Amino acid sequence: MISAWDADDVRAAEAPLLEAGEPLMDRAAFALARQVLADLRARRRHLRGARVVLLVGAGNNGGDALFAGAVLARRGVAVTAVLVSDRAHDGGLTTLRRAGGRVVDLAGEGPERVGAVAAQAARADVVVDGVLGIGARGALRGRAAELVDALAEALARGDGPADGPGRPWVVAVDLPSGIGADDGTLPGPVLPADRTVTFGAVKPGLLLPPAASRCGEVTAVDIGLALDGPPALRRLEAADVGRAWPVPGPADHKYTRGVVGVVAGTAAYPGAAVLTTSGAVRAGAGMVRYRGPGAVGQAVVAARPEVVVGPGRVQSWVVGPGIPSGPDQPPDADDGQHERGGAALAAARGELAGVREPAPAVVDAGGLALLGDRCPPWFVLTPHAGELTTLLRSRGEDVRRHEVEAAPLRWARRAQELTGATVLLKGGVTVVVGPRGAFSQADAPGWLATAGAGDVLAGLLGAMLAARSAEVVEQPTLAAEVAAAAALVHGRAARRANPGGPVAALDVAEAVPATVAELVGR
Ligand SMILES: NC(=O)C1=CN([C@@H]2O[C@H](COP(=O)(O)OP(=O)(O)OC[C@H]3O[C@@H](n4cnc5c(N)ncnc54)[C@H](OP(=O)(O)O)[C@@H]3O)[C@@H](O)[C@H]2O)[C@@H](O)CC1
Ligand SMILES: Nc1ncnc2c1ncn2[C@@H]1O[C@H](COP(=O)(O)OP(=O)(O)O)[C@@H](O)[C@H]1O
Ligand SMILES: [K+]
Repeated sequence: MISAWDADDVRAAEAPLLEAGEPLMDRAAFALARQVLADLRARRRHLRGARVVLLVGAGNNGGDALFAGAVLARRGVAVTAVLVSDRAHDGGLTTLRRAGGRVVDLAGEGPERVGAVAAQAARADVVVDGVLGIGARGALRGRAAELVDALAEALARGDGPADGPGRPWVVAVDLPSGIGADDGTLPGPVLPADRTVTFGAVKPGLLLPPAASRCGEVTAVDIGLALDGPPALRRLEAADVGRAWPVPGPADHKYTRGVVGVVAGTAAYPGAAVLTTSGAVRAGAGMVRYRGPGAVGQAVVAARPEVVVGPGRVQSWVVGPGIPSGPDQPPDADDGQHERGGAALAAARGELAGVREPAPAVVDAGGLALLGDRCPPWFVLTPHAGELTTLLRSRGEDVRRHEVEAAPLRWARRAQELTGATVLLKGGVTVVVGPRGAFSQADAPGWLATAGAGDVLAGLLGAMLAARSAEVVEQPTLAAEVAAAAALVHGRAARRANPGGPVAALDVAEAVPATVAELVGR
């Protein structure tokens, strides 16, 4: 499990250590220098003659870069520090100069000089981005913004070292300067990093879209901080999911393993019912019951003869895949789908009206239009950004899809507050928010962005919730963890289905059993 803490928590953990005189910056800078040396060695035969450019801001982030630069200079690396602010860390600057580093001050310089320095930096072996860390407020300003813009442009043009692999390796200090440390937003220009060396604790912004794709490989360095209290964000790893997976024992039977009730699919979208039930069957549900139109039920049984069509007790529900969101929503086209959506919703509503016992539920697609004012945390809503926007707007938030995409954690959190449910926001990185705590999962290849993949996820998650139904209802925080685990299994199944190439949604469902077997270690 990777745990991430907000900037304020990191500062609070640093404070007593700094007061006690612990050399936190030395530790951070030394670890940074070691990482840059390792990266240089991986890229060229000799350190001597290697060129490293440090982009240095006014604060301690720049200080880290300067002290690390001094270590590199002492090892024979040609180090140039570019000061992008009218201030720089005094001790760091003196130490770098003493070690033989060069300093270029951009204060008071015009755009031409900034452009020339960017062109030079683009020919370095490594660029170290120490402009801003957790002290950043909003978008990069002034000279820092100009330099990062010019450098990003030069890198895109490919002005790299003639004898190197094309362009410099970019190492971000603590975080790529200018990203939102706590929320992963991109308020302005950011130099995309190949690696981020982060100190004391991973910051949520490194794991969250859209910033996560600008961070490269994240290397966390322990500088001795004791972060107690719950992390702001977590990311499950394979071992976490393997450990928690409910492996059936000798006393289990199909009912103890969990029955999933699926309310999905319409005459217009029968495939969604097949995909959802396939996801649930392939994830090892004890039984899958299908509840929906007769013709769709026939298609389901033809594809998955294990599925039982008809009423009965269930341990979790999956509601909504393949059910259009109904007459409350403006139809995309006047093709009658609008009407059918209304009828399907009414049928689904009728189906669920008979449910008396509290059971976890996955609420997807058209099912989102069925929600009451408040939901229990064991309801997991699984919208993509467009559906989340519709949900938020229906609850009074004046928000657009591009705003949801620019700040997914914020808006998933808002939807959690407004509904009380657990919210799983689908995307390249999946963000899950429960009543206490959030997860971000980046397990899926881009190939998974294909029609029906969400239906498979809904079924898979339904089976995982059914297996731990009573626990999920008792512990308000558990649904989020199970949802994050489902996103991990889903993403890994997509990779397994066809490593490095396209996948169809049904292929993903078919790859779930082997994925789970690998996770539980058998
Ligand atoms: N404490 C420690 O010992 C340790 C700290 N560590 C390191 O310190 C980092 C945090 O350092 P920090 O607090 O000094 O903040 P930092 O990120 O360098 O930036 C603040 C400066 O930037 C400026 N500025 C702000 N926003 C701006 C913008 N949008 N565009 C342009 N400028 C902007 C702001 O100026 P102001 O707005 O105040 O005028 C201020 O001068 C942390 O990430 C880690 O790397 C590690 O070494 C471990 C030990
Ligand atoms: N760029 C991407 N990279 C990886 N996975 C993605 C990406 N975009 C979407 N996904 C995943 O693909 C699935 C698509 O689901 P969804 O949008 O509901 O499709 P559908 O409704 O057609 O089933 C989700 O699990 C989502 O997280
Ligand atoms: K930085």
